[in-house]
Amino acid sequence: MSAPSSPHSSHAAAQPLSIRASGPLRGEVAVPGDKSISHRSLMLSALAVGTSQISGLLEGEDVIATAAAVRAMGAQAERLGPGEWRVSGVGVGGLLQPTQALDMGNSGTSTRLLMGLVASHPITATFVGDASLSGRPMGRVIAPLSDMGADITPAPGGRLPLTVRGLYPAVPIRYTLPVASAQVKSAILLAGLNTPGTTTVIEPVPTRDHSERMLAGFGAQLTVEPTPEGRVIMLTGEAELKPQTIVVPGDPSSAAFFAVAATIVPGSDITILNVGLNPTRSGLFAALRAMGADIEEVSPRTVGGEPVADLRVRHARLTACDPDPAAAPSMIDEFPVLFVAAALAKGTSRIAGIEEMRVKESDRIATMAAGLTAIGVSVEELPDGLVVHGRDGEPFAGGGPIATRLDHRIAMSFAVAGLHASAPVEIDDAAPIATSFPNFLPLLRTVGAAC
Ligand SMILES: O=C(O)C1=C[C@@H](OP(=O)(O)O)[C@@H](O)[C@H](O)C1
Ligand SMILES: C=C(OP(=O)(O)O)C(=O)O
Repeated sequence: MSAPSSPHSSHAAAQPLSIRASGPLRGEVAVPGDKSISHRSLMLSALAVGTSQISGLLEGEDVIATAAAVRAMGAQAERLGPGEWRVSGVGVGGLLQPTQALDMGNSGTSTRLLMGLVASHPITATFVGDASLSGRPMGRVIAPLSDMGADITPAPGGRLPLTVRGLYPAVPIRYTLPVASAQVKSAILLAGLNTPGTTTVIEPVPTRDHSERMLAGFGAQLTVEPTPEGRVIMLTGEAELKPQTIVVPGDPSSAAFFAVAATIVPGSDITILNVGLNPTRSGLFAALRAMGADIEEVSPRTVGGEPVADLRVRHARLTACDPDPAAAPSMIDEFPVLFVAAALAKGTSRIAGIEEMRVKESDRIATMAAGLTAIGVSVEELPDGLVVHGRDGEPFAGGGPIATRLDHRIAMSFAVAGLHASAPVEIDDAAPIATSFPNFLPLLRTVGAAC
């Protein structure tokens, strides 16, 4: 198995984008399937004995990287139609050694969760990724997976490319998460599936719980208990997973861009259909409401074991925010677009306790600070956050090109900013949007945006 000597970029050519104000946004949009649930649907189906059906799968580049990886390790993953997939699993313990390096593209979730799967199988796999992913820290999963017995050889600094040599049987561990991360939690639990005994993860601060819900749904023996130390999650291996029929709800992290867009553009009134509202994910909507946003939940229901509703969002004047750092995991991917909302609010927002932003697809504090400054916003960077001086509804100045640094959420955040700007907002590269939300720009046009 050979790993490319230098990280590649999955986006050969940059796609510059210009966005300008276009008047009120109106109409209905259905955002694509949840990225976290889509990754887990493919991975758990790949480990089940039998054939699972998935509908509403997000077909962004990140999830497609996961599909390719589970195929490379022996599962059959077949696309039947838009969002409709059939996956035949190999059974827990049945993953095959891939014959080539697994290309994770831009996706941290694919990398860290799949490292967990490989760690407890008697196989070796090399993980490679694009320039962004190759700069992200993997030590946070290397440490617990090494404790379980996997032999992991990363590039200097605990980064990609790296090789995981799994151990079977691995050693069950009891691990308290040093950083609030659903990816680390999930990597350990997935490694625990093929590990005899009880693997325990303790999370002092709750993070998204899709892995726990879905593992239980697939028939794994899993318990979750709130304790003074935090949530204690215990998984007993070796597990046997039963194939499932999965309906993936719409992604609240994608809906967030439309919610902020409709909130900041005067006269807007849109409905975002089928939005997943798992409380471990819906922090952005709560934060926007606390700022004065008009977000109405219509037809609350349950889809695939997750709370879902349509969100009707109308324009509103906003006041500054000061979100509780304990709520950060429930809106961890939404801070870039929250900064855009804060930049149009009345008053100064101090958003702190989010040092994790510095190790996402880009350093999201620095990248947003530079971009907001370029379009006329006054900001101050903190080691762990950003102070944003709100413009009280005054449109952004426009400008750019904004450097998006291979980060989809930066590109989409500035596209949203461009909808309420007195001159066009120029973005250097919109190509990374395809990692999580391939039809973002066409959907934005359907509600009236000029892009
Ligand atoms: O588990 C997941 O699906 C994810 C967890 C979060 O990452 P961290 O675990 O690094 O916080 C989030 O930022 C990412 O987009 C998806
Ligand atoms: C951080 C993100 O994803 P990942 O870690 O999977 O690359 C994201 O989608 O914002």
